[in-house]
Amino acid sequence: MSFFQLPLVIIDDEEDSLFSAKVALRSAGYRNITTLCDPRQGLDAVRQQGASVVILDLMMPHLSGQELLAQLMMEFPELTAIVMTAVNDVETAIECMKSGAFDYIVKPFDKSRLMATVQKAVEVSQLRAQVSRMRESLLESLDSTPAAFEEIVTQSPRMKTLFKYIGAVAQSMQPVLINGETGSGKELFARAVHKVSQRPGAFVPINIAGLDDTMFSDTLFGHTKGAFTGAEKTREGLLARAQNGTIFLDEIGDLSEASQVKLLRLLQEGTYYPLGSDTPSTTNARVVLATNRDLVSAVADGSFRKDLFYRIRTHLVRIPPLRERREDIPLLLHHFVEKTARSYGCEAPAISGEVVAFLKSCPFPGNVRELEALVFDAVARCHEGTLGVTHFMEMVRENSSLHETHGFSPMVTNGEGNSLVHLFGYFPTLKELEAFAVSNALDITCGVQAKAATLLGISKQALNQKLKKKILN
Ligand SMILES: Nc1ncnc2c1ncn2[C@@H]1O[C@H](COP(=O)(O)OP(=O)(O)OP(=O)(O)O)[C@@H](O)[C@H]1O
Repeated sequence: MSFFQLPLVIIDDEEDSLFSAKVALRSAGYRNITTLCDPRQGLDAVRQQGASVVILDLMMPHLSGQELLAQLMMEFPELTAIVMTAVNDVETAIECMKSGAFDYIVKPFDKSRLMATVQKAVEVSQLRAQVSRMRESLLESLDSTPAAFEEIVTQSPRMKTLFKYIGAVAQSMQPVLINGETGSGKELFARAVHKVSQRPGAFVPINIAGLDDTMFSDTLFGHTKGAFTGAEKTREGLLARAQNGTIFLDEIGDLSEASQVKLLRLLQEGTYYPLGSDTPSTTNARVVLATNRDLVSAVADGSFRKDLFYRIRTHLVRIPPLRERREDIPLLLHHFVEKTARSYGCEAPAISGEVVAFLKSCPFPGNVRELEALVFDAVARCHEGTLGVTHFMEMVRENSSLHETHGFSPMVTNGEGNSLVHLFGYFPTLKELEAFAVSNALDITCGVQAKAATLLGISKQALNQKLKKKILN
């Protein structure tokens, strides 16, 4: 788009002022100008015009310019906004600049000053657009290097966006924090970060859950001879092994207070002290960390240091739980069936149609790891050449009692609230529950009563009787 075609939006409740600004800009060559008297239409106009430069007054009825500015900057952080107002007050000007305004012009405006500011604003906005296009195309091109992610089976757009993000941050030396529920694939992602970074050294994983400060220091930093009873010789820690590579600290949310201080020094200065040594060692290992805990709450309750949190969250990868990307279940199912068959040295069984629907209805609090274990067990039970829902039932029931639900329920839960009130919006009667279970089982099994009866744990005759009694009405 040419310089003068860039859409400009001017918002001012005084018609005279609007008119003179528009005339001045048109005479300077700008062609694509929208004027608005009502600030409430400002946000929509910017959305519709795709404007990247906005000129706005401050004192307006219904919605002040400062409020509108805040809304605009929230939705369009790359927007260049020029405040043009009769309020000639330094405090207000500072407030506007703090809210993201590009410049502040006092009315009645000087024409050449307005032109100079708008020209600069247009240039800046074009530069910002260029940077954003370059970032997009960089992320697009990273799509063509999927080898590092081949172990992560997925077709979820949210996961694919994470791949791109990792592609963009992998080369930096800043730490990467991976957050996700247990079994969601944090270690797989950590390995992918290492692969994409192309660091020549090793990927060294450590699970730090349950390590007290001494064990943490000894494992990570090593010790000198005689550092403690039994330390008969000097031993390098895992950090030394990760030189030129990546150290992966899993379960970081469980780190003791003393170890948090040491980790912070390591991240800030790249130095550490092996146990028993007064001489600092240095490392160039890239640090990747993971946790299934909510670190924001951990900071709030004082169990995790705020300074460490800010240091490690520079690059944050949040893996969605499996229940939020159910489209991955068919792919993962096939992947694990093949993998299991290979490990048993047998041919992979066919998968009957209802298995996917059935698995998609499971909540999977243990995420992909739980699905993997389920498939391993089901394939071992399958001797007929076709894997069906019945092969999964035993383990699903076991898992259900493990997850402290009341028996297996093939209903979709969201993990935050699987109470009946949450599901129904009120507490259902037993009859309603029964009707729900029967109808859900029939949905999952595409109306095949024999399979639905198995799911429900009753005989086909019993199901038939229930259907005859029209409990579903
Ligand atoms: N998208 C996926 N594709 C294939 N396998 C996966 C995927 N996600 C997880 N897995 C498998 O699930 C299991 C658990 O994954 P991983 O250890 O990476 O999870 P985690 O989030 O680190 O678990 P934890 O919180 O218990 O440390 C592993 O066997 C892993 O290979």
